[in-house]
Amino acid sequence: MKKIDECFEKKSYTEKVLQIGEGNFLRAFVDWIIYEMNKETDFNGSVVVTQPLKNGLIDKLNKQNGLYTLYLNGIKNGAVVSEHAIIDVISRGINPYNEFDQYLEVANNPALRFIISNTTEAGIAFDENDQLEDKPQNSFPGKLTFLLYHRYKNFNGDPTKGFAIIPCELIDKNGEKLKEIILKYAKLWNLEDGFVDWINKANTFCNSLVDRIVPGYPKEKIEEITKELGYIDDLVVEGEQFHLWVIEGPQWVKDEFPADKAGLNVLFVDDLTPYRTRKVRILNGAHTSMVPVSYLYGKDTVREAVEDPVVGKFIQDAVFEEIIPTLELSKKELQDFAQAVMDRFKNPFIKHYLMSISLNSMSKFRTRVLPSILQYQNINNALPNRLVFSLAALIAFYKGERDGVRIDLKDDEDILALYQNLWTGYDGTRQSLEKIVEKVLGYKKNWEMDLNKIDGLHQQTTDYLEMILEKGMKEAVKTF
Ligand SMILES: NC(=O)c1ccc[n+]([C@@H]2O[C@H](COP(=O)([O-])OP(=O)(O)OC[C@H]3O[C@@H](n4cnc5c(N)ncnc54)[C@H](O)[C@@H]3O)[C@@H](O)[C@H]2O)c1
Ligand SMILES: O=P(O)(O)OC[C@@H](O)[C@@H](O)[C@H](O)[C@H](O)CO
Repeated sequence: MKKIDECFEKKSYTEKVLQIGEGNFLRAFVDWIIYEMNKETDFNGSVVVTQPLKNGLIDKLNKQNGLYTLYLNGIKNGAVVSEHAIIDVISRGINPYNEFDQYLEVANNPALRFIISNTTEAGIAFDENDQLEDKPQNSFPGKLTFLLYHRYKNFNGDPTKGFAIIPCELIDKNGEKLKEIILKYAKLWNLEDGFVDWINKANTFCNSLVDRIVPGYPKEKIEEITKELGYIDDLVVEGEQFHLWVIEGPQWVKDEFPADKAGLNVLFVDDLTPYRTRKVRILNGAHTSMVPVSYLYGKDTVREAVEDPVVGKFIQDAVFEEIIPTLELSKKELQDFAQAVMDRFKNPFIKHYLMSISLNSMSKFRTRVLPSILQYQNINNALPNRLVFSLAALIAFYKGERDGVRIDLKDDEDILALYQNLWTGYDGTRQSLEKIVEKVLGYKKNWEMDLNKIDGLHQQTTDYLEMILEKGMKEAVKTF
């Protein structure tokens, strides 16, 4: 059978976007948006993609001439739709670890206008060991600072040669944070004031919020898909139909990035906070809190979990009774959004594995669930039972075993180390369980506070954990 690049040609567009990250999400979201803009407007832009880590997909992408197939499955205009497209906007991929000069050369292209990234929440970070001389720097912001400095020098500080920089990482104020780190590198490397001035005046850092569920490579269906397509594609990616991109950006960015003219759900707003809070606390909060409960209950995917009468009701009630009441937007709007999210979770075409969502669950719990627990307690002077149960389930999940089978935990080394030794002193008594909970809740490096100090949290978490260990998850959830 032929490969995708032997079957399709790419149109030639101007390289206008530098994309940092070659992961599933960017390919199913940003590159698709650009594909739609090319189809519907005069954008006519292509994307040069770089790989932020040493190991990645750039080789695979180049072997396919940047082409790949995107499946979008779900509800579109009220009807169930499964459709696919060949995304042809990636001009080339560059691995800065072995093509550093080519990576820098990208900065010399005067037509380049946008830098878009998604490097997971871990990516927007400052690494004090990164040096100006490194080729490349370790962190993504370090590499980007170097590239920006190169552009600044190449165009002699020309104020018209800056970029719109739009990070997609799911962290609060992602644009501002990225800019802060770039300025920190400028200081660390003693770069001239002119560069700092150019960063501030010629470049626009846009905070942004993305929303589309992208389970990624459909490994279970790939044989069937390959038969249907009639060609081999090692980078098939699958996502839902729903999409939303909220960007805090000035008019010129909107004008040059005509997503609205292509009929896309891309909103340019002054303040994306309400969109972010709603999405992170309801959608991601539901995902993160459902994972340990549903997985230990015996479910593998989001859909299986939400459709189960017991665990599904647990999730529904956690969202509607414990998360929504902590948010300040209009109740009707929140309920409509949450109902739509529940429907998206039930998408019959999408197999979204709980294990893939479980990646870095501890920090996700801090940013996506803990704020609801704290706010709930503020308002009600009591803890939200289901969310606390989910915290207890998280500790049980990190014990690393389901029905005698090892759970493939994926988290920071420090966190895995914490859990590795956690149960060694456990002798089945309440007292030793209390110690375990105390250790986890007191792990400030993750929580940025001592959760043992939250009134009643230690006791309630221990109660639930005890119940989970004694009865098993199936019986424990039934108590709700
Ligand atoms: N998949 C989804 O449904 C979805 C939806 C919305 C947002 N997101 C966001 O997108 C992120 C990536 O998701 P994905 O599905 O594309 O995952 P992926 O594993 O396919 O891609 C991850 C990308 O992040 C890079 N990366 C990982 N750790 C890094 C680090 N420490 N420094 C720099 N780069 C790093 C990798 O090189 C890769 O390019 C998620 O963390 C999430 O915040 C995902
Ligand atoms: O992608 P992560 O690992 O940060 O989080 C897992 C999911 O909650 C997330 O991917 C959602 O599906 C997505 O945020 C929906 O827009």
